[in-house]
Amino acid sequence: MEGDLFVISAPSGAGKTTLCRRLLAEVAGLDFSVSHTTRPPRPGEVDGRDYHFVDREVFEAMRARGDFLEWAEVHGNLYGTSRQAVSAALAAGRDVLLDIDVQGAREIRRVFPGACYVFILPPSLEALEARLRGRGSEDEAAAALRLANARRELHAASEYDYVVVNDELDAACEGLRAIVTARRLRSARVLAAPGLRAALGLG
Ligand SMILES: Nc1nc2c(ncn2[C@@H]2O[C@H](COP(=O)(O)OP(=O)(O)O)[C@@H](O)[C@H]2O)c(=O)[nH]1
Ligand SMILES: Nc1ncnc2c1ncn2[C@@H]1O[C@H](COP(=O)(O)OP(=O)(O)O)[C@@H](O)[C@H]1O
Repeated sequence: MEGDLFVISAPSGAGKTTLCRRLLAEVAGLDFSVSHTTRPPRPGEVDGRDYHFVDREVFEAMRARGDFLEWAEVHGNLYGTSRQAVSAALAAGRDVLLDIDVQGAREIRRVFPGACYVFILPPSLEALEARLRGRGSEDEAAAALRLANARRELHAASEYDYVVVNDELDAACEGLRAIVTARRLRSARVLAAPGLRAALGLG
């Protein structure tokens, strides 16, 4: 059976990277889709784990070849999701987690309207700003751009199936895990398991 697709979006600083890492560590059978980006790596980020860091020429050649399931320019950098990596994981029955922006999520919705769409909200704009600045990964201009974009991105929250408010981290993680569990227990998915159907005489 094909795997399921989980799409997570949030404004910069809301905590989606932190939450996605926790989710991936705690939930089996879930693969992270490692995007390509032209953004330079932050300290501690690992090429091939957090992103595939590429220059603009490489990104544009990949885009021209149709290598991306979706791509977008976000905060002045290019980001794209590998078509091949996602389809190989889904075909192998793995669930796949995409951490992508609201433009990318809209693109994915055209191809996968039945995927699971989750938006992460900060508890307040003040908390968002404090987290973004506290992370210290952007200079002042880049942080200001991300905060300005956040106000626009927050309006997209209502397009998503689920909204998780990342106030207290453990509670937000629990919410995300519950979403994954509920998706995995959908009748169409459980009843598609041939072994179970046969054992229960449903087949
Ligand atoms: N459309 C799209 N957006 C992506 C992709 N990968 C990451 N993003 C988004 O790009 C934005 C910036 O990500 P990043 O530079 O890591 O900064 P952060 O949001 O502050 O952690 C976030 O909204 C990510 O969700 C991708 O492959 N496609
Ligand atoms: N629930 C939380 N409470 C307090 N700080 C948090 C919480 N979640 C994340 N953070 C911190 O906020 C900053 C931004 O989180 P990050 O995961 O990098 O966000 P994003 O990927 O959405 O930009 C990081 O320094 C992170 O440690």
